[in-house]
This record gives sequence, structure tokens and C-alpha cells, in this order.
Amino acid sequence: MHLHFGCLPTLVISSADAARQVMKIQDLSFCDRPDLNIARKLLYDTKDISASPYGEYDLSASSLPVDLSELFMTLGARSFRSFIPWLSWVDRISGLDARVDRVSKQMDDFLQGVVEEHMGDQGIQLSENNNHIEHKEDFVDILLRVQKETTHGILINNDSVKGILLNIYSAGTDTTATVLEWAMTELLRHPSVMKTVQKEQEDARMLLQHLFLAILPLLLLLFLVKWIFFNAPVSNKNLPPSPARFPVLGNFHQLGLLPHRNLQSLARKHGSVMLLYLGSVPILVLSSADAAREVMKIQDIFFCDRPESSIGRRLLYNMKDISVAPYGEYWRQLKSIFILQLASNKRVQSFRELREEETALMVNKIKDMSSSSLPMDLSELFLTLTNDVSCRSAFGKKYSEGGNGREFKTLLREFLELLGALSFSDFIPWLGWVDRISGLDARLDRVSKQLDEFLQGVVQQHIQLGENNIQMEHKEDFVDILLRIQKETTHGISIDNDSAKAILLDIYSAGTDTTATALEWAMTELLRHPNVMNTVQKEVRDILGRKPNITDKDLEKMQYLKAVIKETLRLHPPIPLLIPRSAREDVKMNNYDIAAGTMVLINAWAIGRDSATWNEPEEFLPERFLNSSIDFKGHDFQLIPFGAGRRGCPGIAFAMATNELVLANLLHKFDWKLPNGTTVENLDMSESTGVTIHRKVPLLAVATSCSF
Ligand code: HEM
Repeated sequence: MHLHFGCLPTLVISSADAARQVMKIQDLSFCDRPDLNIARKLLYDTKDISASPYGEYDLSASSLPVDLSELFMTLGARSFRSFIPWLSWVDRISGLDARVDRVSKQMDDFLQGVVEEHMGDQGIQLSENNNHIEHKEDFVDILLRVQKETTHGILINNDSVKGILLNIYSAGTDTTATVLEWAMTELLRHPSVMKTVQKEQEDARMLLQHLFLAILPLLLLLFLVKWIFFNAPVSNKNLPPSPARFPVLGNFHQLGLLPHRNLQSLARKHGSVMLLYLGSVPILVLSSADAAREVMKIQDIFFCDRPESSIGRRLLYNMKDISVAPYGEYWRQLKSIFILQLASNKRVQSFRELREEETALMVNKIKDMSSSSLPMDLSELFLTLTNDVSCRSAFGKKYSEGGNGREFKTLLREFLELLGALSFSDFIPWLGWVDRISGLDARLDRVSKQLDEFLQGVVQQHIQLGENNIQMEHKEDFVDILLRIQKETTHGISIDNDSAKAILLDIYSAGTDTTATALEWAMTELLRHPNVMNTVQKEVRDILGRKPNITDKDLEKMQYLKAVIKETLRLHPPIPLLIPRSAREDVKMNNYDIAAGTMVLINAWAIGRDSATWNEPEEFLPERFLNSSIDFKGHDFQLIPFGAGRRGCPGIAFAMATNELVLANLLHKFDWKLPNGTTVENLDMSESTGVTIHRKVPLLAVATSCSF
């Protein structure tokens, strides 16, 4: 009969003839075992005999000087994962997965102990008497001996030994007991047979009794093992407080569309160190400066990994960039190259001309539009500016105009959107199919392929320019620098083509949206606070007078402008939850036990508005920074829009150079007001969703050109 158990086609044999066909005549074709996940987990990746697929291993194990051929068993539990993979979550919810994990670990510890004990025994006995005194050779001894001998032609490692022992134990115990159990059942059900047997087989009854008595201790042992393994306390860890959660979903539903705000509310109830679950992934959420200091400074070394992300893997060349690369030598080398070669003050300076050109273009656009006194979309202007600055510094060219340019700009925007997307397969693996149905998988494939083709083209063009020695007007951009480093061997790391492309994407993605968002919120707050706008404009105009160009020295003097930017980043950190981190090993934090692999979210947004550290935290008051040494460079944990520690943002100088130059220009050359109908009170302050939180509705403002 041909059935289907879930998605597993199953041939059911129910006659002696059919059994003979399968087990004798065609035995060779049917002697494999199905790949069942419980067997895989419990039996050392099916390194035992009963579950190991047919092959060299089976023959060799059976040819041990022990008769193991009868020691097959059914492992019992039905795992949905094996038969109906999309229902594998039932295994998790029913506790089967956890049970299998726990039992296999405890069994392994136990068997490892047994094996080690025997190894010790052997050593002692052999060295004392050069013989086996009193000690009868048991299965473990035999297996260990076979392990040492090479004559069997197969390597039996420790796992194989333990797998076989488990087989002997599990297959030999339950099966024998069951036979006895049914024999007694049938005898009790058939008194006449019982009588005959009793009468005629007095000896046999005696034997049975003896057997039963012999097995009793084994049954007691089984009961004990079951009791210990299955009733052991689930966890004696001291975990951080957690809000109640749904099975399967965990706390997903509590994140909402603006997780930074919802996590702040949860933290008010549960504390600044909280443990949430997104699907099956534990997430440590930190919402105070002290907790952030603990993780990003004191225990930074334990928390400087990034969580595994299927989106990062697919979009960023298998996480070969800097921002999502796992902590390790590769990341360390790339980051130091980035800091020394791409984000150093010297390099930031070298891109000054480029920034000035793009800012001047924006100023001219605003001038043109200001003549009509119509509102202009500042959000769009800032995004175009930072996009052009990032593209020119990263790829050597702008991609915002012309057919191809617009196409590429759209592709880059889609790339940024996808970076912020949540993939079910990362958090609720059994719902991974939703990514396929929702189109996320297809989009990831398309965008990563198109981006790769584009970046490969950019790299190729740069190589050709280099080969043809066409330097002319061409200023060294990030591609040139990376290609140069690729050739030099002094950095002790090889940057292959994929790494170079991943770093280029990093520079683009890390610097574009974030910088535009900071500018957008700064102008929003200035328009909402006319007194602050007047003060900062006065400072800028006093320092610059009628000078058309702004130098770095001028910017250095603009302390109030710097305070405006700090206050903007305090209230509106562009990436409110920073980039998630991950615990590298089991670690104690504030006396809580944090398991290796726990994802860590640091709510920089909530920390910036924490009334424990800030006076009037919801107010926009740049003055608070005037006589204060608090900065955002990663030393003051109450203000961490760029993160801190090993994983802190290396692009601060780059970002601030653009922010200060653009704002100073806008404040120097124009007067600003809200469009008709919009007031300070009713200006829409809604936030967008995503990783970078910009305004939900574009910022519209009317500019009046000043007569400088
Ligand atoms: C206002 C602008 C910016 C903001 C708010 C910002 C914010 C951040 C934040 C919050 C992180 C994660 C820090 C952590 O995990 O502790 C980060 C990492 C990073 N940023 Fe920025 N960033 C900005 C601009 C830039 C620019 C312009 C660049 C490049 C030119 C850049 C390159 C990077 C890189 C490469 C990382 C990854 C560092 C690592 O994982 O080791 N960022 N940024």
C-alpha cells in the first residue's frame, strides 16, 4: 500500500510475501533508513547503527565482535518536522524540540562520562597488571578497543561509540520489556493457556519470574532516567524581566510600527533591561544610559557581534561589509581600513570640494524656487543632496539624473528599504514561507542581482581607468582607494571583489538616509521653534557676515549650530534602535544571565528622552549643550545616536561635515517659514516606519533669499 505521511511517501508492507520481497529478495535496495530529525539529533547525526544509512559504516559496525543486529528500535515520538516540515513549529510549541535537545545533551554528558570512565579503567588495569583483572569486558571496552584497532577499515570516533551504546541501551531495553509485557498480558487473558503453561512449563514459569526480577532494576532505572530527564526544571537562570508573550509570535505584536516608542512604554513597565522574544529569538532591550554603558563599554567585548541576518547575507555579499559582519578578524581589519583610509579627517577633508559643490547646487535650486514664494520639499532636497554626496564619494559619480541615474536611485532606495525589512525566516523560521509568498525573497534576489551588476560595472570602469592611466580630472574616490588597498599586501587582509562591493554599499547605505534624516529633523525643529531659529541664524550670520563661502574655521566657531545638531540627534536619532548587536557568549549583565546569541537592541531614542538623565527631556533646548561637555562620540551614554564602543559608527566626521555645512548655508542664505496653513502647533511630526526614522510626511517650507 502506498501512503503519504505528511510529505513522506510511505510504502506499507502487510504480508509475509511482501516482507520477504523487501527484506530478502530486494533487501539491498531497501536497506537504507529515512532521514528523521529526531534520530539525527538523538543518535549523533545517525552515527549509530539502527538509524545510520546503509553503507560502509553499517557493515563495519555490525562486524564488531558483538551481535548488535537485533538492537533496532523506534524512537517513538512523531516529529512534524520530518513528515510535514511546514508544521515543524508544532514540535517547538509541544516542547518536543526542547525535550529532544535536553535529552540528547544529558544523554551525551552521561555517555561521555561512561566512555571516559572506561578509558580511565583501561589505563589503570593495563598499567597495573597488564591484564584485565576481575573486570569483564563490556560493550564500551569492546568499542574502545575497536576504535584503537585500524583493522576494521573504518574510523569509529567518539560520537559513533556513543551512538552505538545508546542503540544498545534503547533498543535492548524497551523491546525486551515489551515482549515480556505482552506475553504476560496474553497469558492472563487466556487462563487455559496459562494453566497449560503453568502445568507443563513449571520450569519456564520459574525462568520468567527470574527474568522479570532481573529486568525490574532496569525498569526502575528507566523510570529514574525518565523522571530526571523529563521533569528537570526548565531553567534556573536569572533572566531579565519580560512582558507576557504569545506562543510562536513572542512579543512581535508589541513592537508595532514604531518599535522605539513601544519599547520605551514597555521599559517603563518592565525596566530598562528587558528580555523579549521575537518569534523564537531572545532580544535584550536596553533603555537607560547605564545599561548602554554596561553593554557598549564595560562588557563591549561580549556584545560586539552582529546577529545573523538572512537579508544582510543576501544583500551584503554574505555579510562581507562592515556594519553587519560578525565580530572577528575579518571585521576588525575592514574596520581599521575604513577608519584609517576612508573616514579619517584627512579623507573627510579631501571630499570637502565635492560637498561644497553639491551644497551650492542645492542652494541654487532653493534660490530659484524661493522667487515664487511657493513651499518646497526640503525632505526631498536633503535626500537628493546626501544621495549625490554618497554616490560621488563612493562610486565617483552621481546617480540621480538621467534615465539610468533615476533607475539606479530607485534601486538604491529599494535596497535601503529591504535592509530595514523583517524576514520571517530569521525570527519564526517555520513561517519562512511567508517571505516567499509576500515576495520578499524574490525582491531580495532581484535587488541583490541588479546591485551586483551595477557595482561590478563601477569597479570594472575604475579598473579600466587605472589600466589606461586616465587620471585627468578624476579625484580618488572610495572605489579607487579600495582597489588600491586590494593590490597592496601591507594590510594583511585580502579584500576580494565581493568585500569591496559590500563596503561600497555600506558607505552608501550608512551615510545617505541617516544624514538626510538628521537635516530634515533639524530644520523641522528650527521651524517649530522660531526663537531657536533666530538665535542660530544670528550666530551664523554674525560669524560669516557677507562672505559667500563657509570655511571649516567658520564652522568651528558656530557653537550654537553644533548644539542645535546635538539636540536634534538627541530627540531624533536617525537609527533609534541602533544596529542590533548579539551576545558572543553566555554572559552576566546586571546580575542577569544573558545567553550566547541573544540579540541586543539599544533604544537610543528612549535614552535620549530619559527623564532620569535629561531635564525637560521632551523639549527642544539646544542651550543645554552650550556649557556642557556631553558629546555624541560614544563616551556619554545618555547621547548615543552613533552608537559606541567597538561597533560605534566610524562615519561621524563624514556625517557632521555635511550636516554643519548644509545647515550653515541654509541659515545664512535664507529666511525660513512654514507654508500657509501650517503652524508651529499643527506641524505634522509623525514618524515613518523603518530602520531610519524620518518624517512621515515631507517637510515643506518657504524660503526667502537674503540679500548677501
Ligand atoms: C547622521 C549620520 C549617521 C548616523 C546617525 C549613523 C549612525 C550609526 C549607528 C547608530 C551605527 C551602529 C553603531 C553601534 O552598533 O554601536 C552606525 C554604524 C556604522 N556607520 Fe554610521 N551613522 C551615520 C553616518 C555614517 C556615515 C556617513 C558613514 C560612512 C561614510 C557611516 C558608516 C557606518 C559604518 C561602516 C558602521 C558599522 C560599524 C560597525 O559595525 O563596526 N555612518 N552608524
